Amino acid sequence: MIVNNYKSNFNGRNLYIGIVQSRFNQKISYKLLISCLNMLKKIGVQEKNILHISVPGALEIPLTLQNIIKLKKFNVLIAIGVIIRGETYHFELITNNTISSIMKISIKNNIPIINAILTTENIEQANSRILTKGIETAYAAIEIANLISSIKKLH
Ligand SMILES: Nc1c(NC[C@H](O)[C@H](O)[C@H](O)CO)[nH]c(=O)[nH]c1=O
Ligand SMILES: CC(=O)[C@@H](O)COP(=O)(O)O
Repeated sequence: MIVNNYKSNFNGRNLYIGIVQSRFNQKISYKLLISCLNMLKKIGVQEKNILHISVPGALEIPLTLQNIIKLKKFNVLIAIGVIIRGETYHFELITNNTISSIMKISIKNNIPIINAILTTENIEQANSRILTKGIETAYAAIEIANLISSIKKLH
């Protein structure tokens, strides 16, 4: 028997969402943003409740997120980017540092941050993941924002 089972809530109507998007590999990253925004709208998020900021590259995402958190206005943040492997170790440096910094900021500030940063071997792999990633990101954002709000109310 399962008691006090929390059911996932995918209603985005009253949520405030901050999005930080890296402009690197801009065409793909922009399509990813649009895919995510379309789904957020479909699941009830109001446009006026979304803040979108773009930054030059993935490495600029963590600090920007941290500063948005200080506004104390958002239920959930989303990081959007596209990192595509080149010839050197640079790919690993950008990917590992960006993702691990985002996770640390999320835990430290007790706010969910959804990772929609594609890390792929080539442009084809990135292109084929845009639609799914955008949709998954929107659903994950709403579900976790509602879940964390509900848990906080139990404190
Ligand atoms: N190569 C990619 C980058 N590189 C740029 C860095 O993220 C950063 O903007 C620069 O080093 C200045 O600090 N960024 C991506 O988002 N994707 C890449 O594939
Ligand atoms: C993220 C990368 O790997 C990249 O854009 C850098 O390319 P390279 O390693 O060929 O300098």
